[in-house]
Order: sequence, then C-alpha cells, then structure tokens
Amino acid sequence: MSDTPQVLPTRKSSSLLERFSEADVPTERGVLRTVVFREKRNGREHVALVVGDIHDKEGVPVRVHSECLTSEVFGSLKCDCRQQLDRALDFVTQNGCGVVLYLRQEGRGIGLGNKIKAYALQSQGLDTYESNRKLGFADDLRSYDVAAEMLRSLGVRSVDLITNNPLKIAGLVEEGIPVRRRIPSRTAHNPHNVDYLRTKRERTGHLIELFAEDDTEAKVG
Ligand SMILES: Nc1nc2c(ncn2[C@@H]2O[C@H](COP(=O)(O)OP(=O)(O)OP(=O)(O)O)[C@@H](O)[C@H]2O)c(=O)[nH]1
Ligand SMILES: [Zn+2]
Repeated sequence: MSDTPQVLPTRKSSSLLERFSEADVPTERGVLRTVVFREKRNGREHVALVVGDIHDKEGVPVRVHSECLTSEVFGSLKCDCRQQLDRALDFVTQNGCGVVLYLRQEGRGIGLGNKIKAYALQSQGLDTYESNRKLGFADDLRSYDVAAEMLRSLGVRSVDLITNNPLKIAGLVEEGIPVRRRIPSRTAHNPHNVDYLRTKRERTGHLIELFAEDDTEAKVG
C-alpha cells in the first residue's frame, strides 16, 4: 500500500450528507484515508476508511459496518462486531484496495442505552430480537441510504460486499449500489456469542459459518 497522500475526488451533489473532512491517518495496518461525512438531519458523523484507488472502479471490496461500542472499545464477547471490523480492515489493507464504512447505527439503530436495556432483558432469557420487540423496537432499524450516498461520493461504481447479512445486500441494492458478489465474513464463536450468532442465522438468514475461537481459518474470505 502506498503511503503517498491521495486526494479523493469529491461529488458535491449529495442530499443527506455533507462531506465534511478528510485526512490520511497512520494505523497499525498502514495509512487509511479517513473521510468524515455529516448527516444534515442530525449532525451524526459517519466515517469512510479508504485504501487504494477506488474511484470509478467496479467490484470494490466494501464493508458496511455498524458501530458497536461494547465490543470494539470494551472487548465485549457478546457479539462478533470487533472481529468483523478487524478482519475487514485486514482484508482491505492486505488487498491494497477497498473501503470500510463505519456507520453510527449502534445497536442495529436503537442506540447504546437501548442496546444495554436489551442486554438486560437477554440476561433474563430473551433473544436479541425478542428483547428489541419488548422495548418497542423493530428487529433492525438500520437504513442504507447513508452508506449508498457515501459510496457514490467516493466514486465507487459497484461493490464486493464483506458481509453475512442478506438484508444488508438487499438494502444497498435498493439504494442504488450494485453488489457484484458477497465476500463472507467468517467469525469465531465463544460461549457468550454463540446464541447471538445462531439467532442471526435462524431469524434473519445471516449466512454465518461458525468457527471455534482457536480455528486459525476463521477470517474474512
Ligand atoms: N439491538 C441490538 N443490537 C445488537 C445486539 N448485539 C449486537 N447489536 C448490534 O448489531 C450491529 C451489528 O449487526 P449484526 O446484525 O450483528 O451484523 P450485520 O452488520 O447485520 O451483518 P454482517 O455484515 O454480517 O456483520 C451493531 O450495531 C451492534 O451494536 C443486541 O443484542 N441487540
Ligand atoms: Zn457488537
């Protein structure tokens, strides 16, 4: 991967978002071009981490990742979000080309406080989706309009999407982003997240292959 700063082309015609700022950020995996978008309706900031030349390209490897403070910052074992993020960053940096969108849709869109309320209900025996419903929320409140607009602003023509979630593929396609193929995001299970992963597989058709934590093959792709 080149360490040379690159200026990414900008499209000015976005309606939901302002393309607010961008800079190269050195990370343990190399330099990530970090582009911050602001949602005009609520000021929420979403991030695109860009590697390589993606403008006007087809089949760009893309991860559309939803924020999960508990696992990504605090190391919670209740889900697989940090692994998914790490593996996506590994993939795009090793590949020398790709994008990780980091969307501020914590708790599948219900927010951190409500996710922790849902965790409290799960400790009483409810599953991920039952606990959402008990709190008065739908299973998944996320939308992909912001992701689509970010990708359009970056000039991505079509994507190879790193995901196990068929609804995410459908959501992006509905928002006008062609998905050329899916890159599976393999994830390791542990005693704390195995029910969560099984529930995703059974309730929303996530295409999850489960690997034990010591399985060195558990990786993206
Ligand atoms: N409401 C709720 N959200 C959760 C729970 N556990 C994890 N999350 C959130 O779920 C989001 C990740 O979504 P997932 O459904 O796990 O995975 P996905 O992004 O749809 O699918 P992949 O692309 O395959 O990773 C993150 O925002 C997490 O904070 C939970 O028990 N309840
Ligand atoms: Zn998580």
